Amino acid sequence: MNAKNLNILLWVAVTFWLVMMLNSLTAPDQIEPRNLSYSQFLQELSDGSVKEVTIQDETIKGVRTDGSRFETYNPGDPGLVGDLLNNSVTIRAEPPEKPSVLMQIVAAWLPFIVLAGIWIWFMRRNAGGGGAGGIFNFGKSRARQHAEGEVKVTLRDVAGVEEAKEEVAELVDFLKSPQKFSNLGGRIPRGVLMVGPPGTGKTLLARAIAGEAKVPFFSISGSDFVEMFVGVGASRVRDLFEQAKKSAPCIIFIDEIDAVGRKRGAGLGGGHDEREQTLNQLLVEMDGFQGNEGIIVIAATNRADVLDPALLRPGRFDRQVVVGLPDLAGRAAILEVHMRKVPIANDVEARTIARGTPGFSGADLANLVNEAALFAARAGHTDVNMEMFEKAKDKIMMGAERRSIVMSESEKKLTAYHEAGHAIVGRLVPEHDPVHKVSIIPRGRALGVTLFLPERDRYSMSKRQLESQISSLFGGRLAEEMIFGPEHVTTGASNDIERATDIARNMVTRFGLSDGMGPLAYAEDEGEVFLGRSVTQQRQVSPETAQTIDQEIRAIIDRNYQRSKRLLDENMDKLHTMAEALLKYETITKEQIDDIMAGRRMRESGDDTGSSTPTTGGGAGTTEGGATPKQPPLPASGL
Ligand SMILES: Nc1ncnc2c1ncn2[C@@H]1O[C@H](COP(=O)(O)OP(=O)(O)OP(=O)(O)O)[C@@H](O)[C@H]1O
Ligand SMILES: [Zn+2]
Repeated sequence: MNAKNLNILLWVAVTFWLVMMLNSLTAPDQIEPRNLSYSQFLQELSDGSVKEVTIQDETIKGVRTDGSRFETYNPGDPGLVGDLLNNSVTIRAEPPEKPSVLMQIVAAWLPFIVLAGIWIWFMRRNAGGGGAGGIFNFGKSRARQHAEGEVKVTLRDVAGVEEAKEEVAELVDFLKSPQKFSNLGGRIPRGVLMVGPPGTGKTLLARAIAGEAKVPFFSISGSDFVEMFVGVGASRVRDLFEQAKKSAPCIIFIDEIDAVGRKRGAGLGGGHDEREQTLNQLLVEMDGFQGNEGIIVIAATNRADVLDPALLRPGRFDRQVVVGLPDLAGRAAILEVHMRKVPIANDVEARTIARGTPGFSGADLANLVNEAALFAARAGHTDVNMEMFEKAKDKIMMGAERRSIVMSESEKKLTAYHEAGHAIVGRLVPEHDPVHKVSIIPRGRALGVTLFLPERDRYSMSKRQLESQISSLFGGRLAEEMIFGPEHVTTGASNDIERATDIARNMVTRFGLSDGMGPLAYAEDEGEVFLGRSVTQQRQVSPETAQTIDQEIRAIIDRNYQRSKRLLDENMDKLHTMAEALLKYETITKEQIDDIMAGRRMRESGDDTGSSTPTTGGGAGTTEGGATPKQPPLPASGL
């Protein structure tokens, strides 16, 4: 029997076993909920409605006189047995269930373990001892090792992060022949910290280095270290390095290093001993090997600022590679990488899509291609065209359509005016991102969406832009109020108002963008609040200052509210036209909005429902002027 057959056999067995396990899990007697509190139980007991109970460990199960079953928690009440006897309840006591559960599990696992044993034995023989020994090594490092040659990813698969790629090219040279590298006088790298937002390809890049250098890749996540029992984290670190040393040259990759590597003493009164031990062990190991052994430790984090400084000292993670969000060209390159894997129609241009997706990470773009392919498959197409990409983009940016939600006519009308209000104000205030699409098809938790997209990638915002955002956020609620009267305003705008307030608050307290408060920061970026840390960092302000801050925020809100109101007043005709168009087509595009704003007859939508091909309106360039932060600065939705 060869390894392939054995593999198939193994999978059949595993599937069979899984089905059995699932069966036993869903068997009715297994999922009896703790449906009764202990006090309710006592009540029923004194009412005389309990017939029989089985006490086992921490659970009391029983049958009522009417035959129904219940279960409750056994708090170890010493008076219980007396009460039961007094009410002439049949009592059964059973030994704790634990051993038998264990036996059940062992029995369920047995065929699996036997097969896995055979399989591993086979693999070991084939691989000449290397082997994937994970299963029996409970307690050993859980690093998933990708054996040499197995990492298929190369630097070609990583796109859009050219600077990071250049920086790691040297690591590849080193791993290919550590000895030669050091003889030539190269500075031997040891620890590299990859810093960047989620999904930008840090893991991918680390794997690509291993793939290029054809060396083994050990990966583990910081959160794997911290779980479980005292001492396990530290011993995992030890095992991991031991394993790695045997396979050098190689790469150890630690994802989410912040889970173990936070500043020591940041925990609650030493409650994080386990984590600190793990961190200490990591530091010890990193100091313990000579650079020329050919091990490179790569760690990834979203936040380098929370890491313990000891980790960043020379000889440890003393190199940082920033893996940032891709720019326009980067996004196009990443899209091209992923488009290689699916049949793409001729009308698709990576660059156009890239222009419409600012703020997207590599992972988002990979997801976009995937979603587009799924749309194409569902529609029975043989290749993925631009329309599919457009739909996928809408889904990712605005949430999946929820056509199951049925809005009443009046709700629809309200939503239409609300979204039109956002769109019109957004169009008329200075330096606001262009309106890309307005829709009253419910998506995610919103009944309607107005999507604004920046024309270029944006790295900072001016005071004027922020104020314009606040104005357009108020547009929705104001439109509702002006058309339907103050007493018909809905709660739907609460999110808009929160966001407007947040922007105003940040302008005053963080960005130093208010007239009265001046360029001072009055609040610290809280980031991820870590018990004990955020408290010490909170900046205190005096009550008078707090009051001035509030006044300042109020002033910003007020003037933008007024501006929003004035703009809607002056453009009442357009508000009506746009709301009517929305009621008719459900989704209108940038080009159609252009028509309305110019007072022209609006061009027809691509199809009569106006929704299944929402962006092909009037044959204009589909994503013209598009640009789409994943979390659009203003999907001014709500309602
Ligand atoms: N620069 C890129 N080039 C090509 N594909 C990318 C890129 N960045 C991300 N991807 C795609 O997204 C997937 C997830 O990225 P990856 O896990 O490497 O991100 P990460 O930065 O490690 O994220 P996290 O911080 O969430 O762990 C990759 O497998 C790949 O398909
Ligand atoms: Zn809104």
